[in-house]
Amino acid sequence: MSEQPKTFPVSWEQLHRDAKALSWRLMNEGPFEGILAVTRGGLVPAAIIARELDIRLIDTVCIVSYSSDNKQGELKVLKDAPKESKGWLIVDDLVDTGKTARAVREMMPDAHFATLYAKPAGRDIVDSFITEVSQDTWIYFPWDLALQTVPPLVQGKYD
Ligand SMILES: O=P(O)(O)OC[C@H]1O[C@H](OP(=O)(O)OP(=O)(O)O)[C@H](O)[C@@H]1O
Ligand code: HPA
Ligand SMILES: [Mg+2]
Repeated sequence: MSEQPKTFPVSWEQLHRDAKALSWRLMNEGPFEGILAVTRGGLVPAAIIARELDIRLIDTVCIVSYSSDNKQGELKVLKDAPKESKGWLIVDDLVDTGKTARAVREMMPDAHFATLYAKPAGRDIVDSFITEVSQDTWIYFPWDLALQTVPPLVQGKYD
């Protein structure tokens, strides 16, 4: 096998299932005053969780950490979180190095932090997550994917 970086592609169905599983878990942690979605990745999970937990108050913290070529850069906060954090639920799609989650935690110290996916370096910074993947796995979210053909596994192997 060639040395491929590990990937974990997530379909819309899987994302919906995982966001519902997280909602089930969060039912034991609430009730929550509102949801703070960490844009942009937290927006879709936040919408699904808000529907399941019947939460209508949604705010955002707008942070850029990774460029479009998946490289981590300086953390830029474009919009701050609200001042009050007690009883709030923070939602992001994943925690990787934990840099984003640490910055948001500082803004919202009393909130419950939930992500769908977690990597080992960031796992302990969040309170709830559904699935852990290894640190060297890149997670592909459905909004970054498109259906396309792929060659058979064996193609080129015996040439
Ligand atoms: O734990 P970390 O190493 O900080 O990485 C996790 C963060 O990185 C991604 O956001 P990104 O900055 O790529 O922006 P996006 O949500 O707009 O895609 C992801 O959505 C998390 O917010
Ligand atoms: O594994 C990842 N997938 C998508 N976005 C990310 N941002 C940090 N890590 C990841
Ligand atoms: Mg993000």
